[in-house]
Amino acid sequence: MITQTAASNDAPSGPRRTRVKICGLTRPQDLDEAVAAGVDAIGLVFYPPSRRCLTLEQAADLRARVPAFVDVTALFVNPDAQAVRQVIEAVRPDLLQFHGEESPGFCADFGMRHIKAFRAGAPGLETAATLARACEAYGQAAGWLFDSYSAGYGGSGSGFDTTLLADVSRGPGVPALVLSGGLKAETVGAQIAALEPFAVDVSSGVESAPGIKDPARIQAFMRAVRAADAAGMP
Ligand SMILES: O=C(O)c1ccccc1NCC(=O)[C@H](O)[C@H](O)COP(=O)(O)O
Repeated sequence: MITQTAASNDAPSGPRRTRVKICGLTRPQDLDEAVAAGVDAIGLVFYPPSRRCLTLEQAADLRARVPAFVDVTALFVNPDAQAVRQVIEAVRPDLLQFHGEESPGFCADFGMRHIKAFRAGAPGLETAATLARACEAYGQAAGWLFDSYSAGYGGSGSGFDTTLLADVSRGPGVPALVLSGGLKAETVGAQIAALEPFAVDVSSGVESAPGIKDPARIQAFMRAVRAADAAGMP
């Protein structure tokens, strides 16, 4: 296990620039707002019980609006492989994101960069040691996303006890630490200062209703992230 480095957002050195992903986009105007606000990635949900779930056609239309240098992430919960392949074919995401009990092999099987999400505090993930051990099995992931433990697997707007991240390996060559779960403009700065994640991920905290993003909240969230990074500059 690589011991926790002192570096901010897992980078060996240099100024901090916390990456930002806004997830659960459903409307073209919201996607345009997120891109204009400077996000690094957007997330498209393919989990039918979610009110943010998209059809392949809706997702392809959104994906077509995303410019270069902004990643498109396709998000699943315990999908069958065929459903993932259909999304890859129709949407051409840059990254896959798995929020369920998918095995390391299943996640890696598509030959694409992927993020594995962990519900901190879920059964078997109730301590820093067990959470860190669970992550280690997903060493091929490009990122480890830590979310709260919710029945809906994500998008809950709830936070979690981030001391559970204390033993998670960090540093070069280790999947990036992505902090998620109930973040909003009012709280993300303190979370960045305390944890120095490589990236933050938000859905509910920039919404006026499920799947409906609020431009003012998106802009406030981005300002808060940039202010936290500026405050942490060496
Ligand atoms: O957004 C959803 O509805 C969703 C449903 C099931 C699994 C994941 C989902 N969202 C994925 C995300 O990465 C969210 O951004 C993350 O769970 C944080 O959500 P929030 O607490 O609302 O900011």
